[in-house]
Amino acid sequence: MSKVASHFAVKSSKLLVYSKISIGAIKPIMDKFVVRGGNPLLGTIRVSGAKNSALPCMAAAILTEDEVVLENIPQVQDIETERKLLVSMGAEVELGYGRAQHRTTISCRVLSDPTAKYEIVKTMRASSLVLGPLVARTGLARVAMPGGCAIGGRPIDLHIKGLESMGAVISYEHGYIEARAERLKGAHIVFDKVTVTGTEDLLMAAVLAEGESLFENCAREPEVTDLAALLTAMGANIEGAGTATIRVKGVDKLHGARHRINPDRIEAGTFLIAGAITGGDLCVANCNPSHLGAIIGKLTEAGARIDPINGESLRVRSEGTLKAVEVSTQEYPGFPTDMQAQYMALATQSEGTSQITENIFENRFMHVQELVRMGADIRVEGRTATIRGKSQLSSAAVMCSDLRASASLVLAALVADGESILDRVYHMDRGYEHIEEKLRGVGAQIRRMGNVFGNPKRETVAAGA
Ligand SMILES: CC(=O)N[C@H]1[C@@H](OP(=O)(O)OP(=O)(O)OC[C@H]2O[C@@H](n3ccc(=O)[nH]c3=O)[C@H](O)[C@@H]2O)O[C@H](CO)[C@@H](O)[C@@H]1O
Ligand SMILES: C=C(OP(=O)(O)O)C(=O)O
Repeated sequence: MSKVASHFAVKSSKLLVYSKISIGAIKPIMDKFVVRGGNPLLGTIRVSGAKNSALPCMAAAILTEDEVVLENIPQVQDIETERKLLVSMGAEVELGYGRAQHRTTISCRVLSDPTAKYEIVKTMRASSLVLGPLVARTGLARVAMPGGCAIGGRPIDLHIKGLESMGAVISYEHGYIEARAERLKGAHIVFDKVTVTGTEDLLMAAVLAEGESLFENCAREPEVTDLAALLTAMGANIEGAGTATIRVKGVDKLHGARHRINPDRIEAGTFLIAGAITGGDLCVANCNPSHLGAIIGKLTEAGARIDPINGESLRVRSEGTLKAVEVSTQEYPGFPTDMQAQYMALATQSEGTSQITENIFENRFMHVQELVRMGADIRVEGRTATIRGKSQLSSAAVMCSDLRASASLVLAALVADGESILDRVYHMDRGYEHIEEKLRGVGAQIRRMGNVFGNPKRETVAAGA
């Protein structure tokens, strides 16, 4: 029986699908944030696990019949989407939060349907991450073209090209990509562009391929290193993760493992900016300062003071006036595109004229018009935004357009005069765990307001604002 057929044959009555503790993070899509600006943020704020590490690590569980246990999983919507995705393929996924240490236990012993359905993946770019592991483990993957943040074209041609080089036969039908290979073969692949999920996807394909793979021009992001650490714990043979050249010797089988997800460097960076922009004194705890070099560098250049407290916490203060700097997004270890929108909020509060150039995505300035609505002075030409500070921002009703744009608007609202209303915070819920509760814990006036069927009385949290 072919590998594919044998997988479909394993139909088990033990196909129990459950989430013992429900995620609880699924909010009605019309939720809004109400933010009153003016409070400096004071105290300690804790960083959660990185969603962009957790998502590929959850996909890596596809590669083994054994259990994979992941700790420090963030309680965010994308994780719930990934859980649904794995469950829809036949996996058992148990998610636990709180005392369960944000742990998920995944068993992909049975993968009865190696399909990533459009209904599940349409909101999440990371769904393309199941392509490599599915074809490596089952010989077949059917994946709907992924969605994700509307920040420009999000092609996955490099994933596809790489899988083809490894012997997969690719076809397209009704919005789905189908990849087939009895067994993938190791290959020498030079990425035309640095791609984070592309590197992760092909890494997962290569660990079970026959022979050796050599990848050049790889993404060096900490999320790639985190995934490689999990794969290595599962028995993979990988050298060079975190550098531009990764070498993989394929193995026949991987086993289960337990792995702790890295802290989220983008959430940590967002909190550093929150401390600086509000003129606060904030301890950003449970982060990995070594992943934050470019962000700390820019904030320090702008005049914020950032001190390490221990290996896992940073104290941020801004005592004087912040000054304008130039920011240019780059692949890691450069300044992350995922921090560009948040930095722009800070630039509106910096003395002088800042320039921010977006080099990774062609359409990642959707927050600009909303910041302008709040009184910012920003002009965009091509890939560069010129921001004249220091504007007194005024509260307004604004619209979140994507995940990091939402964070930028929250930061701006924290220093605006009066009460701002942020619509479509479901974008934010994709990647920030209980952001309003965390910010309220350090003195921000922010509350979530449910607006299902236009009923403003349905407030989920009333205190503190
Ligand atoms: C789930 C996840 O981890 N998302 C992150 C990941 O997205 P993602 O992995 O999708 O971003 P990539 O690193 O792949 O994209 C980088 C650039 O390469 C281009 N490209 C990419 C793949 C491809 O096959 N062809 C191609 O042309 C993209 O259009 C983009 O211009 O890295 C981005 C860049 O740090 C981050 O903003 C996202 O938060
Ligand atoms: C852009 C992001 O996510 P995604 O790639 O899933 O759209 C992000 O995390 O900032």
